[in-house]
Amino acid sequence: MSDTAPVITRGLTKRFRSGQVAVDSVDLEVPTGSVFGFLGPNGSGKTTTIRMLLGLIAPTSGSVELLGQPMPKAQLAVLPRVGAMVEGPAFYPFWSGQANLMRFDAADRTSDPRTRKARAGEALERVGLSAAAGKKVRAYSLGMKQRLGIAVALMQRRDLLVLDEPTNGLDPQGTREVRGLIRELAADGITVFTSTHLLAEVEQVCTHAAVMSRGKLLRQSSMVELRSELRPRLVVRTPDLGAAAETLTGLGVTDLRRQEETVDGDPGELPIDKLAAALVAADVRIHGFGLERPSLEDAFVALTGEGFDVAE
Ligand SMILES: Nc1ncnc2c1ncn2[C@@H]1O[C@H](COP(=O)(O)OP(=O)(O)OP(=O)(O)O)[C@@H](O)[C@H]1O
Repeated sequence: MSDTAPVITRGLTKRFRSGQVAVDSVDLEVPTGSVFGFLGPNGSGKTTTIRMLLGLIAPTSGSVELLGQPMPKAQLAVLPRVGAMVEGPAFYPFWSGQANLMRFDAADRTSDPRTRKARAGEALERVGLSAAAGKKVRAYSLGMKQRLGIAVALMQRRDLLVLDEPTNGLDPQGTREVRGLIRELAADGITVFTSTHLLAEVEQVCTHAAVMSRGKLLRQSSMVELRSELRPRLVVRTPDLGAAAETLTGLGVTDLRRQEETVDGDPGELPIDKLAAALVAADVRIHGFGLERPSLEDAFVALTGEGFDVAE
């Protein structure tokens, strides 16, 4: 596998005829082997970006490279190596999962009919649907249908998988199944680019994340880097807000915030026991004292100014 990032966009922009700029100068770089979470609230431009990645709609300006080749120019060479699930595929409800897979594969000009059945078997195995292969899709749960959609994307050997909100509408069990599957595919060496409006999803499955808000890319980095930036804050619960704030400022605590019954700030490298001792010496009544690490949600809300749906 080459070192070129499997997805690169430069200044990617989509302005719809209505004049709305749904995607605004987005520069993405998705590392090889990552599970890349494309996170943003509804309407932030994720689907429009994904459609441009896959050549389903043309950008107004900017460029896309998939697997090192320009899109849409090289799409005939590139797309067979890219599995995608953008809108859940429309299955025939009265056909089995396996028959549906074979039908999709038959519509793919690059696929080999001689190996179709074997490949369908492997794809079903991979998404954990072997036992349900002969069942009518009508009898599948939503999670099973979603996994069958991923099986469609896996009918050929892929280097990149692009999934648009793969757990949308699933119950907790279906959500777990799909997230587990994404982890397994990544462990097999496939780079996975997946959009979501769920922070929990990014926390649970992604190695990297990019945050979209109102068409703009606010941030992209590895999860390790994002987490390391979440510096713990000192939180003191006290009725003596003024005295506490003054004492802490005097000792070098920065970015102090006073709330109803708490004062909190960034203690930097200051030893925490010294801070406690100084508050006691200043006769500050302490009802609570400790370090609190902000959650990833706090960090993203601070970035976007918007809340995220943190449901599991
Ligand atoms: N074909 C279109 N014509 C005009 N506006 C569009 C079109 N498609 C999307 N939009 C607008 O562009 C913005 C971004 O939409 P997009 O679907 O890319 O967001 P999203 O982040 O994928 O959200 P969702 O999760 O709800 O799909 C939205 O305001 C949407 O109304």
